[in-house]
Amino acid sequence: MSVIYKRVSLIGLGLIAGSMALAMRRAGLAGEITGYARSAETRDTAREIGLCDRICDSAAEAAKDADLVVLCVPVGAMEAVARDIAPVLKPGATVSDVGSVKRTVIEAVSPHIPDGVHFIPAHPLAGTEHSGPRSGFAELFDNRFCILVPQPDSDRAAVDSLAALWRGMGANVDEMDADHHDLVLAVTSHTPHLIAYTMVGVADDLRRVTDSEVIKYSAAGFRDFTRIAASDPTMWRDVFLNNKDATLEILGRFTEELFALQRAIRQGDGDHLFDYFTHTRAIRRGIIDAGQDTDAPDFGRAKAQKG
Ligand SMILES: NC(=O)C1=CN([C@@H]2O[C@H](COP(=O)(O)OP(=O)(O)OC[C@H]3O[C@@H](n4cnc5c(N)ncnc54)[C@H](O)[C@@H]3O)[C@@H](O)[C@H]2O)C=CC1
Ligand SMILES: O=C(O)C(=O)Cc1ccc(O)cc1
Repeated sequence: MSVIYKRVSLIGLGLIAGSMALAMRRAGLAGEITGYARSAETRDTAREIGLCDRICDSAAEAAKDADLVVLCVPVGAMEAVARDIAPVLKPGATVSDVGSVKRTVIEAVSPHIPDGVHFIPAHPLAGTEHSGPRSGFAELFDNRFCILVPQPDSDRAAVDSLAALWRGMGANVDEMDADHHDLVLAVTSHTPHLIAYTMVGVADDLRRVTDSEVIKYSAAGFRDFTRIAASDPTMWRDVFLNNKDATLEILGRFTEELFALQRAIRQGDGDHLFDYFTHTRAIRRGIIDAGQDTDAPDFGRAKAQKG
C-alpha cells in the first residue's frame, strides 16, 4: 500500500494510538509518525519501544506540519488538546479523533478548528481492556468497523483519504451521524460495560463468597465481566459523563426488562423466562449468521499478552 499522509501526528499514546502507529507502519500508510502524550513517563516508554518516528514534548510540536492529527486521548481531554494544537495546524490538514463518544467531542473540538482545516471525527469499534503505550498491536483494527462522522461541511476528498487510511489499517469503514452513533454505542458498548462494572462490584460485595472462590469458580460469563471491568477508569468515566442521555435511556429500558425477569423468577413464570431466552438466542444466532461475531475481546487479550 502507498503513503496516504506524509506526516501523521498522534496525540495521546495509549492502546489506540499505539495500534494505529503499528498498523500504519505495517501497511506503509504514513511518511512520518510523530507522537505526544501528557505524561513524561509515557513519552519515555514510547521512545524506548520506538512507537513513533519522533516523540515530541508538546502537543503543538507534534502537530506542527502534520497532514493528519489524530486525538487519541480520553474523551474529556479532547478539548484541551484541540486548544493546544489549534495555532499550529496547517491549512488543508485533517484533524480526527478516536473517542468512544461523538456528539460532545464534536461540540468541544469544532470551535478550535481553524478555517481551512478539516475536522472528521472517527471511532474504531475495536479495543481491549488494556491501556498505555505498550498495549497496542498492529492487528487491532483488522476486520473491525471504524465509524466516520463527517460534518455537514466536510470536504469529500478529506473524508475519502481518512477512510482509505482506516481501510489500510484493516478496518471496514462506515459513516454515521453523531447522535445515532452515540445511541448505537450506548446499546452495544457503553451500557454493557456499565453492567459488567456493576456485576463485578456485586460479586465483590458479597462477603459470603470469598475472593478466592470468585476467581476459582469464575465461569465464562463472569470472567468476561471481570475482563471488561478491568478497563481504564478514566476512559470509561469520560464515556458515561459524555454519553449521558443515550446511556440513561438504555439503562431505563434495561432496568424495566430486568424487573420483568425478576418478577417472572419470583412468580415461577417459566413461560416468560423461556420465551425471553428463546428470543435473545435468535438475536445471537442472527449476529453469527451475519458473520459479525469476530470475538474481539479474546483476540485482543491474546495479542496484548503476547506483546
Ligand atoms: N480502549 C478501547 O478499547 C477504545 C478506546 N477508544 C477511545 O480512544 C481514546 C483513547 O483510548 P485508549 O488508547 O484506550 O487510552 P489509553 O489510556 O491507553 O491512552 C490514552 C493516552 O492519552 C494520554 N493523555 C491523557 N490525557 C491527555 C492530555 N490531556 N493530553 C495528552 N495526552 C493525554 C495518556 O497519557 C495516554 O497516553 C479514548 O477517547 C477512548 O474512548 C476507542 C475505541 C476503543
Ligand atoms: O474490550 C472490549 O470488549 C471492548 O468493548 C472494546 C471497546 C471499548 C470501547 C470502544 O469505544 C470500542 C471498543
